Amino acid sequence: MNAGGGIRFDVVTLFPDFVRAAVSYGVAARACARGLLQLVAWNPRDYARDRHRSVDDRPYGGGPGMVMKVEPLRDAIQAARTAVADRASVICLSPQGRLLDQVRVQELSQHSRLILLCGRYEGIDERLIEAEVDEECSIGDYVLSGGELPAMIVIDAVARLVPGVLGHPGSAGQDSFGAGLLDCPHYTRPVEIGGRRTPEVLLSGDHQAVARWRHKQALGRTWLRRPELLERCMLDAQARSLLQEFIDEYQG
Ligand SMILES: CC(C)(C)c1cccc(C(=O)NCC2(NC(=O)c3cccc4nocc34)CCCCC2)c1
Repeated sequence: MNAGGGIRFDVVTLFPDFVRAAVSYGVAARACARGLLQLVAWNPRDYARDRHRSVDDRPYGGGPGMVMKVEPLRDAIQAARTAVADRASVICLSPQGRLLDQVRVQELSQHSRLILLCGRYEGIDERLIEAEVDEECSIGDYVLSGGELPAMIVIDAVARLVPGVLGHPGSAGQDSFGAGLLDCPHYTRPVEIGGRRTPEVLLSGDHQAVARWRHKQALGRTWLRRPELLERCMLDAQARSLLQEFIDEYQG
């Protein structure tokens, strides 16, 4: 975070309008309006020197597709670095990168600014990555058309952790017990629909019972659907006994 407590993202991308959508709606848009979040896009095509303003070229060694050239990307990154004096980490979104998780998102949210580099075509000339990139980050193992959607995911996840961005920090996955657990089921009006009724505990007005039920559901659903997440959170004695209660009921 910078002095103002906010965060600035400089995104190097061939599609600035695409990534700007990440901060044009909802919580992120409000954070921008309040100066807690800033996104500046830098298009390598604006730094392509040749007559055709080319940002890509054919791969050495042959093969299909094109490769992003060093110079336009290097000059776009340099322009981003110069725009705001302080040193910024350059993160390249890439399938070769370290898998993004909430722990990494929390680490990234400590920066006051981040430069995000998005690949297109078959990829970026390796010498640009060696010369300019501090780390590579992947959002997961599937084939994508570019690094822009991954960059937008990083922006959304990190922006939510900037103080003041979320109305009440407890919302959406950051619940008191939530660190690392899946969400409990949610219900709202009408109390019954399609023959399915809201669990009575949620109508009881007993806040302690509601909190206990939600924690138990979060533990149980994580155990059922994503047991590997459970290993990462250190369950205290109370959580372990709640989970055991869920398992006993589940196994009937
Ligand atoms: C993982 C897998 C399936 C084995 C794989 C293996 C080899 C290539 C790709 C792939 O998708 N290449 C295309 C490319 N993808 C990405 O940028 C990208 C993909 C996935 C998660 C990401 N997180 O950030 C960026 C990510 C966009 C165009 C420029 C070259 C990279 C995928």
